[in-house]
Amino acid sequence: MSQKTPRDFFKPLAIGAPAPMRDLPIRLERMIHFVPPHLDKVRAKVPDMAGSVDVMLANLEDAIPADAKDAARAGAIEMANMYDWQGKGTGFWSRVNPLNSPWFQEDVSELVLKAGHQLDVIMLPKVEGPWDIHFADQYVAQLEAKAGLTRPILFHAILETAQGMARVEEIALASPRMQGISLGPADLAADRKMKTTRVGGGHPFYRVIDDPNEDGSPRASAQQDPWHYTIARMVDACRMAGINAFYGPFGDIADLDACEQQFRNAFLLGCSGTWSLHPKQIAIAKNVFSPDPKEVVFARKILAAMPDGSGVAMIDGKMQDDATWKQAKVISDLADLVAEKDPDLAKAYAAG
Ligand SMILES: CC(C)(COP(=O)(O)OP(=O)(O)OC[C@H]1O[C@@H](n2cnc3c(N)ncnc32)[C@H](O)[C@@H]1OP(=O)(O)O)[C@@H](O)C(=O)NCCC(=O)NCCSC(=O)C[C@](C)(O)C(=O)O
Ligand SMILES: [Mg+2]
Repeated sequence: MSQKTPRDFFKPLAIGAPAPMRDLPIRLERMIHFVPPHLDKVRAKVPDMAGSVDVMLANLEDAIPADAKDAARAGAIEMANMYDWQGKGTGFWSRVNPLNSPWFQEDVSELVLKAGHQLDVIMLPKVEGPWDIHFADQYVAQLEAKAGLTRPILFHAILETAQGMARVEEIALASPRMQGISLGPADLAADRKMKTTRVGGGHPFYRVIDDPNEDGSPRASAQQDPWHYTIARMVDACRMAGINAFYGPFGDIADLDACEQQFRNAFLLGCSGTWSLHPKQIAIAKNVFSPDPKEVVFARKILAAMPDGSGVAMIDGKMQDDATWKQAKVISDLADLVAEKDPDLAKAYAAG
């Protein structure tokens, strides 16, 4: 048997480290906003932007040049102290460099020792299997003990390789530190040998075509979503483990419509949020990952019609039962969480 015993699973991995969480904190995480922390100009915007995002992330990995890794790490620690993240309810995360890089060890030790009180989640890139999570888990526990932290730091894994995809269930279940998983479509595409140079989104050549028309007229065709399988599988792995799934990056910053559509598909399939790489993507994520007011009003009608969640009811011509009650509860609970943060949406959800 290679699994830990149920009792040991929830024991701290180092003497003096905080006990792992049994349940994830319930937080609104519609967008994880990526900041390049080595750029003084962008870092200076952090305090003003902090209240407008659900999660702010200091990125230390890809997109940060090799000669700016130390500056980015120092900038991340500065960001940790630029805002009262814990007090004001915006998540503060950092994406560190991969485990096999020359920067991982220092990224994690500096963050935990110097910014651990503010840091909610460490995002681990290119996770291949549970062994990566186990290594980081033990290392962070040692550092948490040294820093005297009382609240454990959580982990978020990015799926960026075929192996990571094939082992997504094992990764999701690897540790009580696991908070969620995001898709990493650029690295994943390269590793799978997909033939695309895009970061997420569709591709004009990936389509289905109608059968031939008898009159020989042109056949209609439509683009399909090359990420559908990957996202659906990631959602199942995450929800099995009681953690959250996230879309990831959409790299065509200028194509706001395609960005919105990709985000919406991920939201409908079960994702809790996405990444925003540019300020323009924050509003899109906020809109898409907050439930539609009409859906919320309908969901609440279902809950009101079946107060104990059982039986059958007809609402607006549609059959409702125990299962639709659960669907309605997902939407209503999310609306409650959004309403705490957004007074306009709170009003829209209360209408009707
Ligand atoms: C794309 C870039 C270069 C365009 O940056 P730009 O300066 O050319 O854009 P802009 O439209 O001119 O910017 C307008 C204003 O917004 C600011 N701004 C712009 N971006 C941000 C931001 N993020 N946060 C806060 N402010 C931002 C920018 O500084 C400027 O301010 P100004 O009007 O005062 O001059 C820039 O947006 C950026 O660096 N974004 C983050 C990129 C990033 O983190 N990439 C890595 C994540 S994706 C990934 O890693 C893949 C994955 C998972 O690994 C895998 O699929 O494998
Ligand atoms: Mg990547």
